[in-house]
Amino acid sequence: MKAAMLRSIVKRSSASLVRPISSSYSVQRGFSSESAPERKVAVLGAAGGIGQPLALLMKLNPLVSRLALYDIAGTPGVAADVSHINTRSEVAGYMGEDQLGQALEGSDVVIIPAGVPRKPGMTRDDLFNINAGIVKSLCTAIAKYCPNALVNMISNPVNSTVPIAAEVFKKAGTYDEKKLFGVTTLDVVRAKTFYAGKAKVNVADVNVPVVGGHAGITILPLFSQATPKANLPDEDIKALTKRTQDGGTEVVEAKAGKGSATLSMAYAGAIFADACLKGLNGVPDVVECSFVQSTVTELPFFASKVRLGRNGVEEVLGLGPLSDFEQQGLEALKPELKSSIEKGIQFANKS
Ligand SMILES: NC(=O)C1=CN([C@@H]2O[C@H](COP(=O)(O)OP(=O)(O)OC[C@H]3O[C@@H](n4cnc5c(N)ncnc54)[C@H](O)[C@@H]3O)[C@@H](O)[C@H]2O)C=CC1
Ligand SMILES: O=C([O-])CC(=O)C(=O)O
Repeated sequence: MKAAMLRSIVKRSSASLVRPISSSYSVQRGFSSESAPERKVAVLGAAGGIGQPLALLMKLNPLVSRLALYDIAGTPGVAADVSHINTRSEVAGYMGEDQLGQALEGSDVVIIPAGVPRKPGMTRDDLFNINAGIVKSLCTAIAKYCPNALVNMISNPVNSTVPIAAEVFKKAGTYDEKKLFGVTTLDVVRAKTFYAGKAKVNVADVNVPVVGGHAGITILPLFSQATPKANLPDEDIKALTKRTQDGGTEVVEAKAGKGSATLSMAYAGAIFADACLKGLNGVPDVVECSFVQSTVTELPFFASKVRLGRNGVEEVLGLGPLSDFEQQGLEALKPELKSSIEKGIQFANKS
C-alpha cells in the first residue's frame, strides 16, 4: 500500500475522535514539517505481530522525529526495513536487555506490545503468568530511563498489566497517574465498525465510547451514546455489545492458533499514540477512551473518555447517561475488573 494512502487512512479515522490539527505543525505539511516539536517514540516488542505494523504506522506519523524499535530479537531487520521509508523520523533498532536503556532514553511516548498472545480456548488472564513479568521488567527500565514518558500499555491482560505498571512506578518513585494508559482503542474501533454495519451509516462519521476494561464483559460499549443516532432495536444493541466484547476472541479463533489481532491492533495503537502526541504538542480537545487511574467508579482503574494534554491525562471524563442495559453491564463487570486489578497489584508487590 502506498504511504500516502496509509497516511490518509490514519488521518481520516482519527479525525472522528480527534479534532483535525490546525496549528503551525499541521500534518498537512507532511513529513518535513520543521516546526513540529521533536518527539521520540519507543516501541517495546517491535518485532512482533503488533510491533511490526505499529512500527510502520509510527514511521508514517509526521509528529514522530525519532523512532526506537526494541525487542529481545529481530529488531535490526525491522528497523532497517522501516528506516528506508522516506518520512520524517530517524529509526533505530535495539535488541536485548543491554540495549533497552538506550532505546528508552529521551522517549516522550513508550508503546508496549511485548508479550505472548492468546491461542483459541485461552482467556486474556491466561497470559498473566508470562506477560506480568515482562511488563514488570520493562516498566522498571522505563522508571529508570524515561520516567516522564507517556506509557501506552497494549500487553494483555490490560486489566492487570496497567496496575502492575502503576505499582512498579510507585516503588521507583516515578508514578504519575496522568502518564499511564491501557490501550483500549481497539474496542472503540470495533464498536464503530460493527455499529456502522448494523445502523447502515458511514463508518467514518461514527463515534461510540467504550468503557470499563479490556476483557470479555469488562468491555462495555455505550451504544446509547453512539452517533449518528440510529434507534436500533434492543436485540441489535445486545448483539453488537456481545460482538464488541468478543471481538478479540473472534480474531483468535479465525487465526486458529496463529495469535490474536495484530493489524487492527497496530492501527488502534497508532491512533492512540497519535492522540498522545497531539496532546503533548498542545492540540486542544483530543479525547480518546483509555484504561486509566480513575474515580469515575469505585474501582481504582477504569476505561472511559479521557482528554489528553501537555502532561498526558488532562481530564478523565464521566460516563454520561447510561441505558438500563448499560447500567446492568456496568454493575456486572465490576467484580471481574476489581479482581484483575487486585491480581496485578499483588503480583507487583510480592515479587
Ligand atoms: N490491548 C489490546 O487491545 C490488545 C493487546 N494485545 C496483546 O499484545 C501482546 C502482543 O501481541 P502480538 O504482537 O500479537 O504477540 P507476538 O508474539 O507476535 O509479539 C510479541 C513480541 O514481544 C516480544 N517480547 C517478548 N518478551 C519481551 C521483552 N521482555 N521485551 C521486549 N519484547 C519482548 C517478542 O519477542 C515478540 O516479538 C499480547 O499480550 C496480546 O495479547 C493484542 C491485541 C489487542
Ligand atoms: O483478544 C486478544 O487476546 C487480543 C486482544 O486483546 C484483542 O484483540 O482485543
